Amino acid sequence: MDVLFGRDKKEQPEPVKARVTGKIPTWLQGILLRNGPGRHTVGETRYNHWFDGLALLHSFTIRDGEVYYRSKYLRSDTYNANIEANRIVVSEFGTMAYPDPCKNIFSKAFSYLSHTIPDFTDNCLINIMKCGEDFYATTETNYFRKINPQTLETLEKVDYRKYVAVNLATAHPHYDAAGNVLNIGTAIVDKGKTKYVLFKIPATVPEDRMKGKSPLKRTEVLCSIASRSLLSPSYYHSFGVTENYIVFLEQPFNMDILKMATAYIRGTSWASCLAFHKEEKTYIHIIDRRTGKPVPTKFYTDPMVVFHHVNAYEEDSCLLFDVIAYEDSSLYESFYLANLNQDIKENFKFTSVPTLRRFAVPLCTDKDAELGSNLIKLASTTARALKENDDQVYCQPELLYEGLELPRINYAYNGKRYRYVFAAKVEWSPIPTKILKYDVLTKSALQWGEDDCWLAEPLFVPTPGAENEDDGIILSVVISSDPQKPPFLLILDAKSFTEQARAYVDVEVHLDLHGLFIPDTDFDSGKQAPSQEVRDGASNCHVV
Ligand SMILES: CC1=C(/C=C/C(C)=C/C=C/C(C)=C/C=O)C(C)(C)CCC1
Ligand SMILES: [Fe+2]
Repeated sequence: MDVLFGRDKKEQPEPVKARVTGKIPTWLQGILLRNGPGRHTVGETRYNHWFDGLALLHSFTIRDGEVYYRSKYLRSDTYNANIEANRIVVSEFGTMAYPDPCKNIFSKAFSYLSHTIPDFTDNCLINIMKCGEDFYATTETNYFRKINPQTLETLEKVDYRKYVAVNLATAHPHYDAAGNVLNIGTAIVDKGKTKYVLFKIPATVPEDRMKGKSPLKRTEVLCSIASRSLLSPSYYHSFGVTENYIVFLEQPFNMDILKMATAYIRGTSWASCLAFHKEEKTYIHIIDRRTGKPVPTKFYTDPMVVFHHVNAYEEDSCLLFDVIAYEDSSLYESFYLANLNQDIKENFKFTSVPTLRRFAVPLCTDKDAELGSNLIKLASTTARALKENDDQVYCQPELLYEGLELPRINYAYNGKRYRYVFAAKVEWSPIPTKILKYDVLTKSALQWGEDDCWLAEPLFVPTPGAENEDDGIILSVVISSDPQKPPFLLILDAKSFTEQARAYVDVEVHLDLHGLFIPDTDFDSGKQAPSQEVRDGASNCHVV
């Protein structure tokens, strides 16, 4: 398991040429840019949790059937401070750090107090966000970092709080057809209230672009939802959108703000301030994007923990949404390095298997419907919404598939009726050994896997001018625990889920989390084409 979690990964800032087998489609030109934790020790100190690791960006640049790989640590303030001190000095999700061990009692007390309202980390290890013309590495705190998608260089540190009052925001924003970013964040005890704030960052406005003004300056709040509790707002990792609505799950997996405020003094991590309350409900908030107002009916379901929304859409006055749900918060427990570094096949057991669940909520509730009646009359799902007293509706999902995570779709179908979920298949381990294509219509699945191989989130790239939802290819990064087999970029035909090509690289590649594909056409014509720049600097030692 050392190849997956134990070893700190070496960065490879100079592009290396990959050895390609099979045939890469000629239309596939661009950069697969991904993010994830690459290093878990600094000097003698070690992080406790896999999600704490220092962000390592990596990219596969694909041009004319050739592939070039590079990777670079995000030079966050966190990274720089740790390296300078030669130990971990900034707290992460599962590790609380104490920067000044030698200070006297007075400065120690001051340090404790100043951490009551902590300055969170800018170690943006989770995802990549496109915002206007720019690309950013993201995490779930108030910080994100601009990056150069071609060289993987780290640029400005951005604080969401300068543009919108949130202390935390998801690393999974949505994009509308115009390229505007939609995201949701939590404002903690802001003017006496804790709320979830839905906001929009517009795609570049032409006049702003001429003046070099950032679209972030035009960030606008679309809607705020009051948290059910002032001091323990819900933790969430993503949300759903349809053409007219936003879906936000206020799940009983809460952050205890008072515990967070005293965590530093008590010597515990942020992670220990999160708790799942299995006796509480999950509230389903539906916000009308046209009015910015929540739908007044109170929808709820059983307690569950959702990290990833898959998709959502409207059908016959109902809103359907698909999520990967757990019965508890054990996913976060399983990523403690102490659990992962043992023989995980021997020691690891999911206490709750991630399942694909479809929920349906009625958008117009019939006032005269009988109590206990099912308000969903759709033939397409067995999900139910049962009318209860006091304007409450209890939603029961349809179980679609068991054992999957890291879902992706053809994003052109985001918010629309869709058919295919591409995901990692997780059976016994939190790290996938297969990827799959699940058809929500026929409820059948295709899968791809190979012995000793560990696969990353499968990403769908559409064929130019695609007619069908699955006209395109799947990209996934594969790492092997067999030392004889180098890591590779896997390219599958998305329709048949069969291999088209792979691109082996003779350097270390880390297990990552999320990312995106930037087609060459997305780069400004004025900017240098990525592959040309890559070719100029490429080391040829890996040419076949
Ligand atoms: C540092 C920090 C946080 C970081 C959370 C992270 C880094 C979560 C990663 C989640 C992933 C990768 C989920 C995958 O499904 C919190 C708790 C938001 C708030 C306190 C400060
Ligand atoms: Fe995620």
